[in-house]
Amino acid sequence: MQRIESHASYGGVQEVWQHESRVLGCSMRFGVYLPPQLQLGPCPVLYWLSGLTCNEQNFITKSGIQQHAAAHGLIVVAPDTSPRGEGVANADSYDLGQGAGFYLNATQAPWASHYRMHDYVVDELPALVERQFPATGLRSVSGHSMGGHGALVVALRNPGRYRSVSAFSPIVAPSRVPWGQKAFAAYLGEQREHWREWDACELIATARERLPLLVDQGGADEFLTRELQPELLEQACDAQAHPLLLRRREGYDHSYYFIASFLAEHMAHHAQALQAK
Ligand SMILES: N[C@@H](CCC(=O)N[C@@H](CSC=O)C(=O)NCC(=O)O)C(=O)O
Repeated sequence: MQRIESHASYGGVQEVWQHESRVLGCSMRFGVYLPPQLQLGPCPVLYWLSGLTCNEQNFITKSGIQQHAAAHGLIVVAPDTSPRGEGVANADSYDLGQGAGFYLNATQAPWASHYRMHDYVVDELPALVERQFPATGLRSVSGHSMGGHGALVVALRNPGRYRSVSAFSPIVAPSRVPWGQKAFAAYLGEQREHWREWDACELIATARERLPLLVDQGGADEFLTRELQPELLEQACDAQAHPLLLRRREGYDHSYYFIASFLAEHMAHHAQALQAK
């Protein structure tokens, strides 16, 4: 494990680390913000899952996360979005392969040998973070778009593992939209019954923990009607009385300008759940 960046920020430090992932079978990078409160003792961790085309840099350089993490005393970990490297399968499009891991465990060739992002973000990365940094073992998760869907799915699939979950402009029903259908057919195969266990709207029906979902969605999002369709999440939650706070933000698009505008509210939500302050 090697630290490759370190920048003082808001009294803490923004770092980037590289390590060999046993689960993914390749070298991986993640960003970690270490807040000033670590001088007083261990802090809880928020995991951030980024969207299509992102790596560990997008969130830490574009969102302004550091000021909020420092205000609440949260460690924030932002991994890459897929396995990477010359020996890792890839595709010619931005929405499949490297940069588009969808936070699931692939079962189909040529993806299955490296694409195990669910197990990476749920198990391997937290174990590594909690060994390497003074973390309390309390975790929350958030993300954007493909990563917003990833946050919803890892929380729904792993009851008790996260104190809170939130998402910006998430894909909510991948089985029913083009981004998800393309990725799931490749990673999981054409048999749609195997898709259900990786689809947030499907998982709401069988959830064993009714962890409240906080979702913000821009009204001027260029992907709103084709890929995101938040009304499908509303319907799934209504049907099960699953708690959902979905806020539509008129005029906002899909970009990090939107995320930066409402990140303070998500961080306050997670900090309260983590009893960080
Ligand atoms: N065609 C676009 C699509 C890429 C894009 O918009 N990526 C978003 C996430 S979309 C869903 O997961 C993103 O976060 N981009 C990175 C950023 O820093 O804004 C393209 O190829 O550009």
